[in-house]
Amino acid sequence: MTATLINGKQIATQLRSELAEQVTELVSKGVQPSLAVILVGDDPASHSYVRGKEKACEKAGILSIVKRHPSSLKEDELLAEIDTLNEDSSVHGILVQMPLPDHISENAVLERIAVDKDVDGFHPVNAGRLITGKDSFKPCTPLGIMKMLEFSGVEPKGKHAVVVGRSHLVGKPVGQLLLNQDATVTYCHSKTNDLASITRQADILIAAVGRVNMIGVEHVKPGAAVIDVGINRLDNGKLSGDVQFDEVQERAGWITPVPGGVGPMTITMLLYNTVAAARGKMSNES
Ligand SMILES: Nc1nc(=O)c2c([nH]1)NC[C@@H]1CN(c3ccc(C(=O)N[C@@H](CCC(=O)O)C(=O)O)cc3)C=[N+]21
Repeated sequence: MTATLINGKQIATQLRSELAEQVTELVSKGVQPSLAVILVGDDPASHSYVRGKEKACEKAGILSIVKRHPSSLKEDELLAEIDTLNEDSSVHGILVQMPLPDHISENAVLERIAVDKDVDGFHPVNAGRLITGKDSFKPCTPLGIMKMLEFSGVEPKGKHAVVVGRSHLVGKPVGQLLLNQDATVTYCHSKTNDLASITRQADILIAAVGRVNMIGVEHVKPGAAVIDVGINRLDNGKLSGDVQFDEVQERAGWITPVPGGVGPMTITMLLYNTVAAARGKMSNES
């Protein structure tokens, strides 16, 4: 068996053109959707991701304002900038690119962003609202994964979803979104005993570890949907996921590539959340 490829780039292109239409409509009503991105330091990967976000905004007609700062920026200066953006009614979404330099507390920064401008969905109030089933901004990578499953016709209801990785930004929230859609969810992590015996039970397997080739064919049930969230930069400059793609695609039912899978969907859901914020909402449905 060879898996069906879930082409994130293609799904992203389709969703982005729908979002561009919504932006045009908002602009005609006098609302110019806008996203402020704050980038601290000179990590090349972060600069490259932020350029990707900038370009995607531009293409969709969303105004993006990028504030770049040296890594010497002080925490209180960053917090003051967030305060200014919080108060600026022309700014609908605020994103502070992670990771931040060690002298700045990521939690303090995330908690400072206005809950209704938190298009990353990282604010603890949005995380709490997600868990308690209230309207909230949902983190972009988890939301992008759910859209990929939806586009591929993989219904979570009643399925066993296994999430490998328990980060606040991806693993935990994607498990919550799957649970909200009636999947049975198991979380695995670095301390899990006999990982393969658990992942082999997964109808939907989410690999969000950040380790190259972590998930091999021995971890996969025949016919499973395998979603690779890993973005690992190899020494040769190429990007690699957490999944051994060539081997696993022979056994899986569906599989996402890296690059061209979850990454483009993450950026698309950032645009989605920004458009929702511009409409004064936390999601774009209805
Ligand atoms: N506040 C915050 N929000 C984030 O959403 C956030 C962040 N910080 N810090 C870093 C991670 C990483 N991330 C990616 C988004 C898109 C691609 C992406 O589009 N990747 C392309 C390839 C890009 C390339 O080749 O470099 C792909 O997978 O096809 C990758 C990584 C968002 N992040």
